[in-house]
Amino acid sequence: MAAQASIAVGSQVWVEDPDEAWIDGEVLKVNGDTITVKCSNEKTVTAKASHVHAKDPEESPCGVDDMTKLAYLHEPGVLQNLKSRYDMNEIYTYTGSILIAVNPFRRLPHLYDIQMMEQYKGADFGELSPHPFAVADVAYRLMLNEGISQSILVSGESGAGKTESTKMIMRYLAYMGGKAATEGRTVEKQVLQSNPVLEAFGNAKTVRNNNSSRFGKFVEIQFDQKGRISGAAVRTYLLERSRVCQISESERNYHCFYMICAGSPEEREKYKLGDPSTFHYLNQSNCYKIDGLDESKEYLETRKAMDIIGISSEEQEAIFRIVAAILHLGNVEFAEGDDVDSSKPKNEKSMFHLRTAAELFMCDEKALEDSLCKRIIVTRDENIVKTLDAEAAKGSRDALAKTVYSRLFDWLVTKINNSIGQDPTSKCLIGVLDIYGFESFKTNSFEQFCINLTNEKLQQHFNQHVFKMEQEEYTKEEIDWSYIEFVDNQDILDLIDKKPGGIIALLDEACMLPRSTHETFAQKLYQTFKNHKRFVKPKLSRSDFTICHYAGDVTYQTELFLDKNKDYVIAEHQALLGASGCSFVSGLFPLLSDDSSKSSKFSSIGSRFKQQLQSLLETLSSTEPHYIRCVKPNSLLKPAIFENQNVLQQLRCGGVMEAIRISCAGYPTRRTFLEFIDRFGILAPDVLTGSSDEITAVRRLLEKVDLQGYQVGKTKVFLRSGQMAELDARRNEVLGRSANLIQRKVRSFLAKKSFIALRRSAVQIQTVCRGELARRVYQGLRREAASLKIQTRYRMHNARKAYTELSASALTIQSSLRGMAARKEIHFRRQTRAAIIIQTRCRQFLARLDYSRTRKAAITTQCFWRGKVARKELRKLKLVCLYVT
Ligand SMILES: Nc1ncnc2c1ncn2[C@@H]1O[C@H](COP(=O)(O)OP(=O)(O)OP(=O)(O)O)[C@@H](O)[C@H]1O
Repeated sequence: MAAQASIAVGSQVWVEDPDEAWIDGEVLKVNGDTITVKCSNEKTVTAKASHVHAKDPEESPCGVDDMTKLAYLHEPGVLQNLKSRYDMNEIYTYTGSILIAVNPFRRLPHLYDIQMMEQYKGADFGELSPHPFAVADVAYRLMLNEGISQSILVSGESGAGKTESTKMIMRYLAYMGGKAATEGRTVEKQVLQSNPVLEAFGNAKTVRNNNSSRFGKFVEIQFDQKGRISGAAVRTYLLERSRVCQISESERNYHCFYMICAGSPEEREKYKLGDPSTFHYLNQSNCYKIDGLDESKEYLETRKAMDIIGISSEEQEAIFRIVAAILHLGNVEFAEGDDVDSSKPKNEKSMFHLRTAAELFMCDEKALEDSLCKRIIVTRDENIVKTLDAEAAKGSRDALAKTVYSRLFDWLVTKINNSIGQDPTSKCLIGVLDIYGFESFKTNSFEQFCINLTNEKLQQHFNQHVFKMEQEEYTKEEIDWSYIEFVDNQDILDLIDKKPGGIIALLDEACMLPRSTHETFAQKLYQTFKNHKRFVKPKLSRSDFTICHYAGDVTYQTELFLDKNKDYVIAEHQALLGASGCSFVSGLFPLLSDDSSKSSKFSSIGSRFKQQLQSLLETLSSTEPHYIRCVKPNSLLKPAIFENQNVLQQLRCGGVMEAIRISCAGYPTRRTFLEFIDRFGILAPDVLTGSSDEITAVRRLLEKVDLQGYQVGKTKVFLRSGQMAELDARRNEVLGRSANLIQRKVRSFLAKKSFIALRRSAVQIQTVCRGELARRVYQGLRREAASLKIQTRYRMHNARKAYTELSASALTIQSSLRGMAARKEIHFRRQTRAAIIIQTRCRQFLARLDYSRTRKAAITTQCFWRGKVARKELRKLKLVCLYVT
């Protein structure tokens, strides 16, 4: 598969990774058989060359819609392609004619509407995007045009989307083959409505899927010559009976039990039902509700679907009465009886449920109790009654519940088939198989053993088909294919179902021997298959065994193998319900003739299942198969999460990798001549010139590049695994060299061109810049001037305003000053006048004072002078007197 020849330092590769399965990276070193890779997660890994695959340098980020178009067809390529497409909500991809469907876990209604069906109607396969409608359409056309019956095999693990795909295919076929519906109940409607009925009774919530089908289903749709649906038949396989009595945490019992508990109050009253949590068969897990599921609505839908199918209201009444009776039966508990090793209903509550169960089954209450607590051993002389202890009575109760439920389920299937009806004149049919995928859990029991046997059988059928298709392609192209190795899993099938001597045959033998236990059975297996290369005895176990299946090793625990393989109805149960007053119930347990009842005392589920499978494969072999492989992208059941390891495991189990391996063993890469020349003509362009036709050109080209082991067909070149990568490596070299040259030339041309352009631009820019600058300066100045003008105006305005204000203030001041001055003047004048008056008065006073002083002085002076004069006169007179004297 690998393309190691082309892996060189620097090339892009895929390398194994413990978390991501495969991770891409660049080769750092090649050292003989080991390659060192720098991964995209920054880790450096050294791996063996066989664990490294070349990565397509031209890989499209959107992926390709058909894996066979991948240039490098290997595991990482396939995985990456699916992932890229899933990321873009492209959930369907082809691998040749196989459709791979990755569960989107989100509703994509636009993908499945009527317009979509119209588009796919008659479209060539591969012309439109991959789709289940395309597969259904090609099957329908082949059936119509070639007259060959077709089958569509849908497989995948639980929750991968098988049932959804099957329903889409059935819808498409009903659309194509539907009659103009004048009446309410057409065949195609009945075919479609069988789904909700079977889902109500055969589906349950598991940890892996909220609506898990607990049975396999093959629906045969018959068509008349005009391609109209004329009949249909449903075959079911291996209903999981144990679920009726036993459920694990987070899981639920079959949907119908919860539906009836959500029925109308009258119905609940009639069947004495309450909350699901009050019933032992439902309350072993805490899970009662499923998000987004309305039980009462589902119940009405189921009833409606039953009407369409043609189940009468009396039959419907009886069906749900039985469902309710099983719930009551489960609530009957047992205590030790009065005798040794005997039992009886534990208390009044158990008696109530026993009574109600008997009423609903319409059988005798005491007879029901006896059938649970006693056994009748028939001897030649007499019938001996043997009591059962409480534990055995509980087992008997559960056995009865399981038997009734599985008979009811079988009745529904038969009724559906009878109502829809078979068309004996139909020449062609399309079968749709919705079957459980390969299972490998921690604990694997008889169910996993049968499921894995189915998958081995289908895998062989698939391998043969893929191999046949390969052969057909090679034959058509007239190339030699004889050396393609084909790995057959016949040895595993022989180990399991060979008669005599296979595991199932040994199991049947063990079931018939009275003293057998699972341990003696396991010992027998160890002894018989000690040299079988597909059988392994695990080292530390005394009763487990491992089978090396095509999809991986599975270790089975044999503890319950014997019990689960025994398929018989306890005679007491048969007698009890066969005598029911309700014809529906007694009809589920028809009386068997003495002979057949003896021979049917033990019938092996394993052998019956093997026969069913055989008949299924015979049917499939007479049809042209089409495959849909459903893939569950993550275990969280959430959209947009793609877990590489998980998906890869499913691709391996689903045989996709095997199909690719078969393809790789031959010539996995095919290219039409034109495509080949288009891609690789560059390696020898000279040989192409002058070649008259494509085939000669291709031959000359291949000779020139000196490739060994290829084949040239009529229209295509067939390359061995890795040769495409080898040619690509050479092509990359040539392209690299050419690219260098072109780059050089282009760069210098571009540099010159860009220089001139730059110069021209610079000048232009300068001119523009200058003009622009000038404009800007001018504009700046204008703006400045304008701003100055505005400023001036503003200032003037302000000045004027200030002036006005100032002058107003000045005037005010002036007037107030003047007033004040006037007032002051008046005051002054008044004061002056007062002063003058004062002065005048003062002067008058002073004058008076002066006058008086002066008068005084004058008087004084006068007095003095008058005295002096007088004295002088006196002296003169005295002198005169003396003279005289
Ligand atoms: N094409 C789809 N589009 C949207 N949802 C899908 C599609 N296919 C599957 N699913 C979702 O996945 C769930 C599981 O799908 P489905 O019941 O078909 O699985 P399955 O393979 O039949 O499982 P099981 O084997 O347990 O019955 C569906 O209930 C639905 O929610």
